[in-house]
Amino acid sequence: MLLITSLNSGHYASAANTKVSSGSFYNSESSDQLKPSPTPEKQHKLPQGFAYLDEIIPSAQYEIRYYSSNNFVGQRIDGYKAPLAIMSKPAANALKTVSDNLARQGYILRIYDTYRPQKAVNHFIRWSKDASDIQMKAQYYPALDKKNLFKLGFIASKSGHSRGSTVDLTLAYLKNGAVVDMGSPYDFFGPISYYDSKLISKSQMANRKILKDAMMKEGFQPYSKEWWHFTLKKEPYPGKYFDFDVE
Ligand SMILES: C[C@@H](N)C(=O)N[C@H](C)C(=O)O
Ligand SMILES: [Zn+2]
Repeated sequence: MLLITSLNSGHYASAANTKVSSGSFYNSESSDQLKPSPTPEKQHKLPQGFAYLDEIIPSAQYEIRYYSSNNFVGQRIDGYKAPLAIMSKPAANALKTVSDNLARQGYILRIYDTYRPQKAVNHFIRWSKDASDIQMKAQYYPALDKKNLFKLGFIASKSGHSRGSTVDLTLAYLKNGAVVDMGSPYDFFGPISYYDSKLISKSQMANRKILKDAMMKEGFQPYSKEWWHFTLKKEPYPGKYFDFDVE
């Protein structure tokens, strides 16, 4: 049996019966409750060219928001059958180098979303058209009308995430696992989340720069409207929008 060990943790992947290293998983059902959770079971039905990110970056924290109800919709999103992070192998490998480089500066990665099936994007589109559902407005888009979130650039109807080489992430401190202050929370839709926002402090700006510099060094393109969103420039599937489930 192949053994790949990790300093962090190790779990048996049921389908392959192979011990693989894996990251720290967190369940976030609300913004003030973050509970450690066991490594999710994997179906191992990934298309060729894709990988489970926790097996490549076991040091990262995985808090997959669209599997939980702690997201701007307020419920689990279609296509997220497990709280897993899946990426194209080139993107996952580039992100591993980012992670190794940041570890030398005292940081680990917290991953919120990676590959996103088109059916999940379709769920966002459906949700945006239902004006009566404003369950998560106060927390995620207090000053905006949800029907405008697509045209304002905060959500895409054809998303880089569905091409498999885009990631939403932040930094956490290696010493205690706490998230770094970026000036606005993940998926907070408003100008304060623009990378260059003047609404944040110097230290929050410096933190955004640490993340952006580390990502750009390994070939990721930042997104001016969301400090957390990056796409591998040399993505392997530039015109392809996948729809397989996260499982
Ligand atoms: C919804 C947010 N996390 C995000 O990823 N936005 C970009 C624009 C996208 O949907 O691709
Ligand atoms: Zn994103």
